[in-house]
Amino acid sequence: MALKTLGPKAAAALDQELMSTCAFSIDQLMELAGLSVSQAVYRVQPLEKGRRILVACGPGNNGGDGLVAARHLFFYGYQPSIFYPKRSKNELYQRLVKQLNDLDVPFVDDFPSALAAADHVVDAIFGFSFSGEVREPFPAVIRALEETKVPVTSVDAPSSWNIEEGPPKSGLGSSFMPATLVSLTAPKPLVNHFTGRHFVGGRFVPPSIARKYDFEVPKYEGIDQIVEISPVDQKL
Ligand SMILES: NC(=O)C1=CN([C@@H]2O[C@H](COP(=O)(O)OP(=O)(O)OC[C@H]3O[C@@H](n4cnc5c(N)ncnc54)[C@H](O)[C@@H]3O)[C@@H](O)[C@H]2O)[C@@H](O)CC1
Ligand SMILES: [K+]
Repeated sequence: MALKTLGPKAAAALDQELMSTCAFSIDQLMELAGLSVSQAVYRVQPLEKGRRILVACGPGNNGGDGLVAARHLFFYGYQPSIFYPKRSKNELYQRLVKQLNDLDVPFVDDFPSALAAADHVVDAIFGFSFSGEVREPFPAVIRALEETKVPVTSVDAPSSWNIEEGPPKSGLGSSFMPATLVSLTAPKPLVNHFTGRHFVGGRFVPPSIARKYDFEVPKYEGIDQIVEISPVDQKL
C-alpha cells in the first residue's frame, strides 16, 4: 500500500466536507477517532503491561479525541487520568468531561507528578491545526513528554511537530519521538520523520471522498478501528 499523506489544509477541508456534504456531526467523528485511539493503546499497552494511562488533552478537537479515548479505556479496564489545562467552553467538550466525571476519572493539575505515576501517556495536545511555536501552558508539557521514559502514543501528530515538516530542527520538541502514532483518516506529511509504531484510524471515510482527496483507505480487518502500517509500506 503506497502511503499517501494529507497536508494540514487538505485535512481541514476533508474534516469540513465530512461534516457538510457527508452529513456527519463532529460528535460522531470524534467518537470514532477516540475509539480508534483507544484500540491502538490497547494494542501497544495491553492491560497486563500497566493500566495507568495519563491522557494529555489540548484545547481543540485533538484534545476531544483524547477525552473520548479515555472513556473507552476506562471501560476496557484501564485507570485513565486526564491533564486538561485549557478547557474549551464548547458544550461538546463539557459533555465529554461530564461523562468522565461520572466515571470518577481524575483530572490532574500536576503534569510531571502524574507522568511519573503513569504506565503510558496519550498525547492529545495538538493535531493538524497546530502551527508556530508552542505557547503556554504547553512548553513544559512537551518538554516532559520529550524527556520521559514512559511510552507515548500521539494522536494524529506528535505535538509540537510541524504538520508538513516534522520535528523542529532544534530546541523544544526536536528530540520528541513518541513510541506510537495514530494517524486519523490519513497520515500527515510529518509521518515521513516518524520511526515508531504507526497506526491509521478513523474508519469512517467514504471511498468517494478518499478518491477526491487522493489517499488510500487502509484495509481494516474485521471489526478493527485501526490498521498498523508496516515500516516497509511507509517508505513506499
Ligand atoms: N478530520 C478528521 O477526520 C477528524 C479530526 N479530528 C481531530 O481534530 C484534530 C484537529 O482539530 P482542531 O482543528 O480543533 O485543532 P487541534 O486540536 O489540532 O489544535 C487547535 C488548538 O490548538 C491551539 N494551538 C494551535 N497552535 C498552537 C501553538 N503553537 N501553541 C499553543 N496552542 C496552539 C489552537 O489555538 C486551538 O485551540 C485532528 O488532528 C484530529 O485529532 C477528530 O476529532 C474528528 C475527525
Ligand atoms: K497530538
